[in-house]
Amino acid sequence: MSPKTLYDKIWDAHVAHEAEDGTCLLYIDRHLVHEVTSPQAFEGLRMAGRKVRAPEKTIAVPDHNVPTTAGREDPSNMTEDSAIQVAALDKNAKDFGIHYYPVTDVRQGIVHIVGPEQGWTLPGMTVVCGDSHTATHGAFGALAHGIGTSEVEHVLATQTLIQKKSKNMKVEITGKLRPGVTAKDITLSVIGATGTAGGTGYVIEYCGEAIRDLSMEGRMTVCNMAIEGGARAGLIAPDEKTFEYCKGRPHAPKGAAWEAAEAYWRTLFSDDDAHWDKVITLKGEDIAPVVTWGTSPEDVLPITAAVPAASDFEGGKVDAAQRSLDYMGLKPGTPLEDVAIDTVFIGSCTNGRIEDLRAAAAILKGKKVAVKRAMVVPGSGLVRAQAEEEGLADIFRDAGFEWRLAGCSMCLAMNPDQLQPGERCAATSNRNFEGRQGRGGRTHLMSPAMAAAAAVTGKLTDVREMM
Ligand SMILES: CC(C)[C@H](C(=O)O)[C@@H](O)C(=O)O
Ligand code: SF4
Repeated sequence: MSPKTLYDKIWDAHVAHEAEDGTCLLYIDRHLVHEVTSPQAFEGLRMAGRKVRAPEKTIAVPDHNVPTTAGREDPSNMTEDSAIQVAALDKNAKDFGIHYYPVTDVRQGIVHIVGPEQGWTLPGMTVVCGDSHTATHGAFGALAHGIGTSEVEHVLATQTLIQKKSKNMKVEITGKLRPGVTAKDITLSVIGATGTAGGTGYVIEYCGEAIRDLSMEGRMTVCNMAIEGGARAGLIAPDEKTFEYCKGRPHAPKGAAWEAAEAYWRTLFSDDDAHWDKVITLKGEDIAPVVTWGTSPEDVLPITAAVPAASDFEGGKVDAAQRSLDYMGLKPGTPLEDVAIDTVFIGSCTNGRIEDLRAAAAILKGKKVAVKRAMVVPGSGLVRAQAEEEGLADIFRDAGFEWRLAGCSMCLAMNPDQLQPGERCAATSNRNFEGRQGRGGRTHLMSPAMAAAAAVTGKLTDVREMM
């Protein structure tokens, strides 16, 4: 048998049909659904008189539009469009008999946090969702990627997806990370090195000692941003940590079924002599705590650097950099640590898990925020409950943070949590383009610990000075 990558193995195990031009019909193991990209898909089924093919493999949760404050089950607390989308999901979930976590359910949260938490996401699976950050689930050694609304309808109706295979890319992070450096710094640094188009046409497998050393939460953070690096999906081979995380989750297999599954999962790794179309290697010890300065996730620099000048770049990037600097209101040569922050947002499917909240709380303990507003939005109701149990919620509240209900929140401007024009935010989310967090809002992406440090000093801060 010819050697295979992990991606090759999962792909081959799911091809139901291959056409002559290489177009394949892939079987889909899990279909995650949220309120924004599903209404027309369900409407399409209704009009065609079709059912959901595999309701037991279809899981829905409202997350993007929902407010994160008390009383959010009242539709009058949402814009009309949002209320319509959430109500449609409520109805579609009921009519089509799929698994559903409404806002009133403690298990509700961001779809990419709920899936793994409930044991829906497991190694070796194909996982799709009408959402680009489906890449998150790749942390389990699942082939997971976003799909468009017409594909959502196709998967609902057939439990299959038409796909062409991507190329194989290996991103290896060797050695150990230095103190204060996290999964978020890895994933941003990779994008800084490859650019936002570096992964175009590829599925990335992240490997190396620094990746192995990450928790499942950290691995999800890394894979989450594969899409910002242009890749179709990001993957990490499953190992003991993966099995440990999955075991006992509500929808994970039990007993003999678990044994059989685990035996299969142990075959899910890239063979030594597998073929890679592209390889990138970063040394773990070279990665610093980073922040973004511009309006693309590739505009990333170590916190010890200064704001660049447009003339530091080449080709088309010169104009783009100038535009970024103007939008962000930054002067070249300013040390990043001198950039004052108005707002801090800790949350999102990149960094809204329990480990992220622990990392932020460790910096905030006994301190007060020096920014106009600061909010923590747990990625799910269960993360929220656990953080309360561990005393993290008290640390956040005592420091002056708002302690919110689960949802996408200020990651994107689709709900009441938005930046004002010119407002500058230290955010743990994954996108920083113009208007992402609200019209005219300015986003600096960073890790939860770095965001907490910025909250305390009121400016971008090297978290290593506070450790
Ligand atoms: C609304 C949704 C389609 C979108 C996505 O696909 O990523 C959102 O989750 C985002 O992060 O921008
Ligand atoms: S948290 Fe942000 S990135 Fe993640 S699914 Fe929601 S909007 Fe998209």
